Amino acid sequence: MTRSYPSVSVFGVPTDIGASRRGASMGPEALRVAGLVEALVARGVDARDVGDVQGPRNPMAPPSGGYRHLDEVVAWNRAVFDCSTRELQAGRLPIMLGGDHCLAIGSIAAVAAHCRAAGKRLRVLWLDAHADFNTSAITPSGNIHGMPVACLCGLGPEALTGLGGVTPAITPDQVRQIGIRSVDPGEKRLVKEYGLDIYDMRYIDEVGMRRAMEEALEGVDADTHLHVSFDVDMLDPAIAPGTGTRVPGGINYREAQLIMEMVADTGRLGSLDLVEVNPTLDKRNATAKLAVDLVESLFGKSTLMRD
Ligand SMILES: NC(=[NH2+])NCCC[C@H](N)C(=O)O
Ligand SMILES: [Mn+2]
Ligand SMILES: [Mn+2]
Repeated sequence: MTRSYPSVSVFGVPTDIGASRRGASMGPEALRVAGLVEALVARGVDARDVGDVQGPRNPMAPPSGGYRHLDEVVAWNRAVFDCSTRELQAGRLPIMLGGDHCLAIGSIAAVAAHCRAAGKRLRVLWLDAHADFNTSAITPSGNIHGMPVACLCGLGPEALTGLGGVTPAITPDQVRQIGIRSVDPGEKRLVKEYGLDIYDMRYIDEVGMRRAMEEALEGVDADTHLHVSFDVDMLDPAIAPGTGTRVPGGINYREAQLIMEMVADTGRLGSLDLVEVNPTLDKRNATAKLAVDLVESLFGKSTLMRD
């Protein structure tokens, strides 16, 4: 079987506004330098780089009212929402190059609105070391990149939860989280209360990635839009050092490839976030290069022997 993919629009979001550590703002350029667009084109994908969206500079301020840089996070997410919406409406598959993970509020709100209008089911695969389900009341850091899933599920400031016009943008049953190994104490209570479907490292160790992914993809059908939100800190820091909130004991190279291959096999990938690449912490752009390698697999590279 030869797969065909929709046209792809890659856009950059050069900010680290949702984090306390600087540098993810350089992620889009690192991913471009690693050859992301060229790799897609070489695979026969009609991919174009539509450039960067714009937003306010990072004021590097301390948290206030439980949030760091809330106004700036809202401004950047509005820009992401608009760009994602425009590309989805043009029938293209948006790939957002972060930037930190707070930007997934805008991209996923856009995808959710698009799915509602098109009568499509939405499934979000959240690939991450973290659950990103904090709120201002329980966050240990005030960093909004630790809050996007909660915001999307309706927990958070109105300017973020209502970004796409409908609150909540998504419900927890639409989300599957993979690679999780760092959840804060208050956050742990909240993910249980909201019933998030989490495939944590312990579970992956016990049942293996194949079964975990089969379960995470269960129910994905012809009417499903699959959104992958890929925080590179899901990967083990030994192979992906270039990220700001590293957690040991992560996903290895083969497991990561299998995730991408199994997503590719569904044929339902509709949008992608590639976030938290921080070149200031990387070794010779290794993390961006690995991310590009994995995106190639998302677009069918490693399934050659089965075509
Ligand atoms: N997208 C990320 N890298 N998130 C890291 C979040 C870390 C921590 N749980 C916090 O809320 O501060
Ligand atoms: Mn993370
Ligand atoms: Mn994250």
